[in-house]
Amino acid sequence: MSYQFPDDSCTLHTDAYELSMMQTYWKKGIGQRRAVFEAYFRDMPFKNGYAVFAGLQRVVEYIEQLTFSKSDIEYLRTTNQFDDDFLDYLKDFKFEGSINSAVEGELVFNNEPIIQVDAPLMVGQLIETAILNIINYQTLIATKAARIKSVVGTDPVLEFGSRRAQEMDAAIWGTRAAYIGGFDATSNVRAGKLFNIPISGTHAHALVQAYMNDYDAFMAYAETHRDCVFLVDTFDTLKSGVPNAIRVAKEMGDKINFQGVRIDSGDMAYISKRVREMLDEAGFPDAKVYASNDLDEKTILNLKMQHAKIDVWGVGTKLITAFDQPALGAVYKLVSFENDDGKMIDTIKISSNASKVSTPGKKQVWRITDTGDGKSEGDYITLFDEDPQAQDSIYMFSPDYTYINKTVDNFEARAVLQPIYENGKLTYDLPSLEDIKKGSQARLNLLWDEYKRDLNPQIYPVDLSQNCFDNKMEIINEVRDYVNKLNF
Ligand SMILES: Nc1ncnc2c1ncn2[C@@H]1O[C@H](COP(=O)(O)OP(=O)(O)OP(=O)(O)O)[C@@H](O)[C@H]1O
Ligand SMILES: O=P(O)(O)OC[C@H]1O[C@H](OP(=O)(O)OP(=O)(O)O)[C@H](O)[C@@H]1O
Ligand SMILES: O=C(O)c1cccnc1
Repeated sequence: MSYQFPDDSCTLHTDAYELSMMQTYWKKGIGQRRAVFEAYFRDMPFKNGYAVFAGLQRVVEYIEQLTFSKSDIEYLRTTNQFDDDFLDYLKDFKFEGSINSAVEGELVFNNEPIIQVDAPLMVGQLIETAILNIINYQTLIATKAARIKSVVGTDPVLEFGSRRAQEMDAAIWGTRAAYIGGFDATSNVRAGKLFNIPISGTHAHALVQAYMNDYDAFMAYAETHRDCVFLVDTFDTLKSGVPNAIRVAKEMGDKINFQGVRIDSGDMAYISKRVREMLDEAGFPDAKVYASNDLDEKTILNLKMQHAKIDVWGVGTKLITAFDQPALGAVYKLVSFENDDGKMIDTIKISSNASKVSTPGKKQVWRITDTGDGKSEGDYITLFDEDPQAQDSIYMFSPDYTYINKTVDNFEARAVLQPIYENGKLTYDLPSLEDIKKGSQARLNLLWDEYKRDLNPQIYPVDLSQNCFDNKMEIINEVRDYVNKLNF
């Protein structure tokens, strides 16, 4: 409802506590100190072997508009939670600092930084909510889409989810994420316009209901369109829908481009086989069978196992809502902060659950590829100034199970976190969506199949360098000493 506030911005798209902390930092004089925050998720979404990163374009769009408008500040004043001097400061606020990030379409894994903000404390704090909001959703949908694409193989798969998405933004950005993850087209016309995603679609039951019979409906559609896919299940797929689709296709001949029929209910394995036979017998071997109805990777795989004769898959609800796992759960943690003397001190968040203990320090993620077979050996997390490329071999070990280790000799190390903003300036050229999609596919080709299967994949190694591991242990011990000395 930005019409209520013509100068509305997304800067207040943040949790109130971020602004409350900002005020504290500003008033206590630590707001301009350098702070490094990193975002990561703890568990692989859908128990998949990899996740497909998406959301960076929207993060950039958000950062580019990051100023407090007049109405933003006036609103904050009405809350009575902020002092006038702080609100005056916000009038001149702008993004300062640097952001390194995985690029869209990159494969990312749990417990490794996927976005890193190195900025004044106040700035890094303010943008937490929006960054997590964007990447949590888009990465989840891109990953779900990749799972679905992995079972459809080379068959076209269409995104049909807008009507069931969690509101309009989710439909638009979810569609884009699905395209990155491997979908071929969308039914959402605005997503087509905004992102140049191919649009595609058939027609709904309403058309047939309006005519109250399949023949008249298909004929009306055929007379007003060239490319025709008829929805054949409104009354009776095999007795009425398909025979009438064939009749119209024959009667209209070259006047239309009869592309096929869509089925949307019933036993899709059985029905698709009968539909295929009917189309073939009628002389339409190239007509395709489209299918939709609550599909996801499990149902599609099962239908393929049953040798269903389905050529094109329409997937909505279960993709766009990430039905079986509605949240990625990425978090954003302070990993390093400038002390009174201007020195960076690495910070930690301790938990009794070992997997929830954050890894201190500004880090880089390296994708280690074997130069022999060209396949990814795993990811290697180092402190930011380490350079594994300068080493002859690297010792990789699991931080949780240190007895799982290996030494890699012939390798290439590619930095996963790329510079996006440097000292407040956008330095990254946002690639085209087509390039993002192709890049994602190319990266998937470097992954062993064992990490790509959709059920119980092998766990991809995400290891810490010795320096990074030792730094973490040292800081855990320091915190333990500090807590033990407390006398409450
Ligand atoms: N052969 C099949 N094997 C496995 N799953 C199937 C098969 N055929 C259809 N399905 C799936 O089973 C579910 C059946 O849905 P549902 O019980 O709503 O039946 P329906 O035919 O869609 O009914 P309605 O007429 O109300 O739409 C859908 O998710 C569909 O994708
Ligand atoms: O099942 P999904 O994966 O979410 O795919 C989208 C669904 O949306 C449409 O149904 P809907 O009942 O909304 O409209 P209709 O009147 O055309 O059947 C379509 O026929 C699909 O069943
Ligand atoms: O074009 C279609 O067939 C379509 C579009 C949206 C939802 N369900 C189906």
